Amino acid sequence: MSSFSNEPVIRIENATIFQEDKAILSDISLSIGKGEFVYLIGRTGSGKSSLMKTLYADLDLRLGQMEVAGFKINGIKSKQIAQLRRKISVIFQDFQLLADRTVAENLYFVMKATGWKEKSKMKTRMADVLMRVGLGAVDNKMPHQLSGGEQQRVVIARALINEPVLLIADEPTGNLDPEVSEGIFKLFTDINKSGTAILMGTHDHSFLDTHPSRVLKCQQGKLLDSDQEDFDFKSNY
Ligand SMILES: Nc1ncnc2c1ncn2[C@@H]1O[C@H](COP(=O)(O)OP(=O)(O)OP(=O)(O)O)[C@@H](O)[C@H]1O
Repeated sequence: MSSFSNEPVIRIENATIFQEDKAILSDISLSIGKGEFVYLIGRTGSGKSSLMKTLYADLDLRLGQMEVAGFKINGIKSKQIAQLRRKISVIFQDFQLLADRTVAENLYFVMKATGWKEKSKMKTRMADVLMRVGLGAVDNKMPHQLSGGEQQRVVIARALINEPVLLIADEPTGNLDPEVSEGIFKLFTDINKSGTAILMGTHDHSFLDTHPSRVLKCQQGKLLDSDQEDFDFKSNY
C-alpha cells in the first residue's frame, strides 16, 4: 500500500512513562517520521532513558498508545519484541560488546539470533557493515584490543546488520573524548542520510549547535518538542 511508506517510525499518543509507580513523563503525543534525526535532551534523571526504554519495549507502557516501526507497544508479547528489535536497533554509551569474543563473533552472534543462516552472506554482510563504519580488518580482534571509539564503531556496525528503520541511541558518545565523539556523531549523520531515522539521547549540546535538528526535551515531567513549540534548549541545566 502506498500509504505505508508515510507511516511514522514512532507514534505516541497520550502516553505516560512510569518507573515503578512514579510518572516520569506525562501525556506525550508526537510522531517521528521515516528518516528523521531527532535529539532527546534533558538534565540527568529527567526521563530520557525511561522514554527510550519504553520505545524499545524494555519498560512497560501502562498509559497511552505507542507504535514503533509498525509494532504496537501496548501489551507487546516477547515474540513480537524479538521482531521489533530486528527493525530497530539500540545503542548505549557503554559499548556492550561481548568481551570474550572477537569482533566477527560479536557480529555473527546477532546475525544468528536474527535468523541469518548462510555463512557466505553473513561474511559479506559483516564486511559491508564494518566498512560502513570506517573499520578495516578488525574481524579477529578482541574488543579490548580496540579503542573506545573503535568499539563504538563495532557496536554501530552491529546495529546496522538488519538495516533498521530506526536507531535509538542513548548517550552514544557519553564515554568518548570530544574528537572521537565528533567522528562517531558524523557516522550517525551518514547513517541518517541513508534513510534510517535516529533518536539520539545526548548531553552534548555542541552537536545541537553544529548539526541543528528537531529537539525533544524532558523537562519537569513533560516532553517539549521543538516542532511544536519554541523553547530554550539550554535552560534548566
Ligand atoms: N529501574 C528503575 N527503577 C526505579 N526508578 C528508576 C529506574 N530507572 C530510572 N529511575 C528513575 O526514573 C527517573 C528518570 O530516569 P532516567 O534514567 O530515565 O533519566 P535520564 O534522563 O535518562 O537520566 P541520565 O541523563 O542520567 O541518563 C529518575 O528519577 C530515576 O531515578
